[in-house]
Amino acid sequence: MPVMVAIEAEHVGKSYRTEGGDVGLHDLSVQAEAGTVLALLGPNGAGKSTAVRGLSTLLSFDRGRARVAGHDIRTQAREVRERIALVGQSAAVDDQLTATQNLVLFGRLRGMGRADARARASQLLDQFGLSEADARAVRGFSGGMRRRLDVAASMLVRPEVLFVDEPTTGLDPMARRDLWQILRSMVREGTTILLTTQYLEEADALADHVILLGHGEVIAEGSPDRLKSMVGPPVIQLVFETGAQADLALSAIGRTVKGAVLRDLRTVAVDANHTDVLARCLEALRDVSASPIEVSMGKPSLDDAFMRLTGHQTDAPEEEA
Ligand SMILES: Nc1ncnc2c1ncn2[C@@H]1O[C@H](COP(=O)(O)OP(=O)(O)OP(=O)(O)O)[C@@H](O)[C@H]1O
Repeated sequence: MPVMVAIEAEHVGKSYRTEGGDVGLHDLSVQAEAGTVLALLGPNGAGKSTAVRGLSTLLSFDRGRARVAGHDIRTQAREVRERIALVGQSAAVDDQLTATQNLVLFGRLRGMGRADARARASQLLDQFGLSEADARAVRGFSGGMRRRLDVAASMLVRPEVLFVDEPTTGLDPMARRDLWQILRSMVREGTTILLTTQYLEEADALADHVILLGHGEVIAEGSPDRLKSMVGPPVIQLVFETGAQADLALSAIGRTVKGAVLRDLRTVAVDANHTDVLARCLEALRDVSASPIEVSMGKPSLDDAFMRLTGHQTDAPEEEA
């Protein structure tokens, strides 16, 4: 069976003139197969929302071409809109209405009959863990519940492509994980998702393909693992009880493995660029009286990749444990 491409864009862009030069989205090309998750990852102002707004036909790109759900975003915007949904950064649901009333309203706006809309609303509230709050006004909802309802509202008529702009900004870790589960289940049902995020962990957890954006340009792209591998191999860390032992260990390991360094006074770090590096380190330590009190292997994080490739700190907050 041929692979269906759900989103394809060639060199799209939109520029805003400012005194400091052009800003916006300069040049983006993407291709997302149906039923996959594409993440646009980048700090504030990288151009993520501009990309989403353009691909979802909310704004016109200045240049380039794109097809979404099989239709041209410029010449077939109506067909595109019928097949997509967009969850923006601010909630689209009405605070004064109950969860059910909101969903029924969204269904009616999408052309559903009242009975169908009510049935689908109840199914979605159940699926999104909101059944018990169905008759409550949204103004009393927590941020996580509101976000789930917002995503549910985009699903009244199941979209082929869902655009989600920063789905979990401001949510606590538990609410974030709940939303990830929901997005994953939507992908399992065949929806293609394009999400934007500033959270490296989020791209890692959800995306098949990640595009790293900075200042409107693509800085790097690939699978989360590929981006992480661009940073270099994993690092083995050996922690010793004393600095003297670490010095001893460093010279012993240095005789057999290249590139061993002291990471801090008591820690020797070695690149795990071959499968036998750890074994060789431990072998070298047998000959000297230095045994590590702790051995760990650290995989480079997407955070490391981002820093290395963009020279930027991300704006993502520290993850609570
Ligand atoms: N309507 C506009 N007029 C002028 N400049 C704009 C407009 N929309 C976006 N920009 C600028 O274009 C750049 C990219 O903005 P965009 O909102 O796409 O970034 P972003 O990556 O989504 O950031 P954030 O995470 O803050 O939403 C920013 O410098 C922004 O100030």
